[in-house]
Amino acid sequence: MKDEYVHLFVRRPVKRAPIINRGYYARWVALRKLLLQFLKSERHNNDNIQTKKQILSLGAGFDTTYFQLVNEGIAPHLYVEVDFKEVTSKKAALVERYSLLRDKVGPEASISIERGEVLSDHYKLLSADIRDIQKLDSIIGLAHLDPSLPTFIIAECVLIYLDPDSTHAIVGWAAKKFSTAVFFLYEQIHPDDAFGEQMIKNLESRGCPLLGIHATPSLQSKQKLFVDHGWQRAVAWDMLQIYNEFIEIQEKHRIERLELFDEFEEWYMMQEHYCVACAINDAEGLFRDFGFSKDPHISSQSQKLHPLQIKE
Ligand SMILES: C[S@@+](CC[C@H](N)C(=O)[O-])C[C@H]1O[C@@H](n2cnc3c(N)ncnc32)[C@H](O)[C@@H]1O
Repeated sequence: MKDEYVHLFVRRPVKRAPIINRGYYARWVALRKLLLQFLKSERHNNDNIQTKKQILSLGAGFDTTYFQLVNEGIAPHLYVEVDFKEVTSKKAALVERYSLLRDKVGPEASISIERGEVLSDHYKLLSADIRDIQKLDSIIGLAHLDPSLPTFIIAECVLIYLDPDSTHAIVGWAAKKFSTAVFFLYEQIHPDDAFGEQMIKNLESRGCPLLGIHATPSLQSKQKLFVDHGWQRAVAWDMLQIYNEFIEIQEKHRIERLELFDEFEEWYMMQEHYCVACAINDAEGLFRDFGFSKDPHISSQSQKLHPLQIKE
């Protein structure tokens, strides 16, 4: 995938195995597809005024999506990133240092490495421990987020590292705050088979225990997490399904030729241990058809698969 910014965040590039790169690619496509759908969704009014949109990225790390969207001319009205200060300070320093990034946040941006902040009209980088709900709430004011605007919340490989009570609180807080919103979650599942146990051990040995994985070990439990904490509907897919059914065949042919591998058993297992969950609050009927559409070349059946679950 194209990312003209990620090299600025990497000190020593490491060449990963093809199987890992293909996994990253699938993850990138999954987020991209849903994000673009969100950015394109419009309120059904006749005034021809484009609906303002917001993105809130929790535990954003060194993610470069904001810079990519600006580059493509499709950035939302407001993009807010939150992480620990140790991370946001480093990100703020990189934004200050590299004009490629600084140009994208705009000339009016105020950057504080000490506070780990970048504040500009359309981009805010703020430090917070997202387990602190009061602090998370104050971010709304600090970042000038408007809870009435359509909001896409990203939590990519973040909530699974938190204790389940914190995850419940964050998911419930977001459901209550944002009435027209999509919550995008990407993280691990299936801790209880041999692959899952090894995955947990590997991350634990690197000091990153998956504190939340036993509370939501399956696709069903990820969906339940959201509907139990205030979201109108939710759906989860594993990454094997996303790769097999929702990525266009032509595109798969392209990337499969870039790096070859033959560890298919491992590929299937790896992809089955990661998932995307997507929760929706749709006060305005903006997201009626939201979700992945099936590649028509794969099956001629209905375009929309897996209608989002409606809470009873
Ligand atoms: C595995 S990284 C993922 C980064 C990014 N979302 C991505 O997908 O590239 C997890 C990130 O979550 C952040 N994080 C973890 N717990 C957090 C917390 N309690 N409050 C704020 N950020 C947190 C970490 O600092 C780290 O940047």
